[in-house]
Amino acid sequence: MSTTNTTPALEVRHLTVSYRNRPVLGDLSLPPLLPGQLVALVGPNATGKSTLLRALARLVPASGQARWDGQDLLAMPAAALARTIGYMPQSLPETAALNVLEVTLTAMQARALPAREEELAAMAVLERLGIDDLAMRRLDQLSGGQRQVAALAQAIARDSPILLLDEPTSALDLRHQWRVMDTVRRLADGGHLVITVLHDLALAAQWADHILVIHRGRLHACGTPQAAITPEMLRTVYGVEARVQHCERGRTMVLIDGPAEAPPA
Ligand SMILES: Nc1ncnc2c1ncn2[C@@H]1O[C@H](COP(=O)(O)OP(=O)(O)OP(=O)(O)O)[C@@H](O)[C@H]1O
Repeated sequence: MSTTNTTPALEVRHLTVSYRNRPVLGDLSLPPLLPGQLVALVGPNATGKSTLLRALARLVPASGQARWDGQDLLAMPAAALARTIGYMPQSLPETAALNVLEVTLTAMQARALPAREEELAAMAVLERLGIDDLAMRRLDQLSGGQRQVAALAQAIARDSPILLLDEPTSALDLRHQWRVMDTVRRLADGGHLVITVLHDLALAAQWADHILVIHRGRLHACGTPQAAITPEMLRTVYGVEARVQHCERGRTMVLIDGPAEAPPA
């Protein structure tokens, strides 16, 4: 059953992705994800988080269903997909000879704005992320963290209703982490659906309203940070004994005591 016509939702059902006949996502179904949500995708290494984003962005073939507002993401024309999804990979290639403004403008082509308006909008995105001073710098002259923010600028520039971000803060210092998470939180509050892979559970709990825990290519748990981040989940999924303290203002502390006796289930 689809959700109402007035509220678009991302509906993922029975999504399956295999690499060389080896299933990585097996029959994955998610709760409906809505505009306005900042969803954190968490789970151990190699569990299929990036593959899920890549499947939704149609960078790897997938079977099953992925629908947005009733439309089939797995089959819609490429131009419509480019207007619907902004995807940020873990990093932009180091070797690209383009500068930051040029890669941002490239991403905006799907919006078909007049040239002058396009450049102003691209500069506004760079300012929002605090990298307008890097506009004319080539990607291969940037640090890893600067390249990561440039990748985020590229994804945001599309102004698409769905944003898929693959570890947007992994190369960033604390101040830049805050700026990036504040920016994506505001985008969600403005009506975008933001789905972001995060390894830092404290960051996920602080900023996301919904957590999806992926384990071995399946959804292990989902819900609010309080509901999803529990000692039981950390033992089963991550194979660690840990204490979880949910404090005020959405802060969560995860204190790892050591490896669990049994490896992850
Ligand atoms: N192009 C590919 N060809 C073959 N196997 C792949 C490919 N990309 C990923 N894999 C494998 O698929 C599995 C899931 O990878 P994926 O990158 O989705 O995990 P992840 O949860 O994002 O991991 P991490 O947290 O380490 O980034 C891994 O075992 C990985 O080796």
